[in-house]
Amino acid sequence: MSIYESIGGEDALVAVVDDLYVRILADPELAGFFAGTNLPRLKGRQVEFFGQALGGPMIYGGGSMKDVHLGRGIERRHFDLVAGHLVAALGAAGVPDDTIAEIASVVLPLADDIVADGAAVE
Ligand code: HEM
Repeated sequence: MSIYESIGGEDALVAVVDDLYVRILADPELAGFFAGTNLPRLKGRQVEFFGQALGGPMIYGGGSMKDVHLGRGIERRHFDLVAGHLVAALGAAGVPDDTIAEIASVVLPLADDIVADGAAVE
């Protein structure tokens, strides 16, 4: 069984992504990045992205992590805040800690593509 299936498939992922954006938009450090964003569309893409990254069978049809985040001035600390909100949303949905750790190991390496050039260096 893929991680995607083990956490409850599409319904569970939709609920986690909804909660994730409630947390992100309530965070004054992050909300500004999403001003003017078509949120329902972004959430749909995000569900697809995680669905595929966590073993599918979902297929992601959006842009590459590098292309869609380029030029947005995203720093490592912003990435870490989003990752923290993701962990919190997964925990609130009842996903077990070891599964959250597996998901984190899929998501954390994405910082190299999402964080603006140079800012990923610790
Ligand atoms: C956990 C790591 C992250 C993942 C997996 C992720 C994933 C995605 C995906 C799948 C999209 C949609 C791409 C498309 O429309 O083709 C997107 C767009 C976007 N992401 Fe991220 N992202 C992450 C982190 C971040 C961070 C840290 C920020 C800023 C603080 C951010 C800001 C945005 C913005 C502003 C958009 C574009 C929204 C728009 O279309 O207006 N993302 N991201």
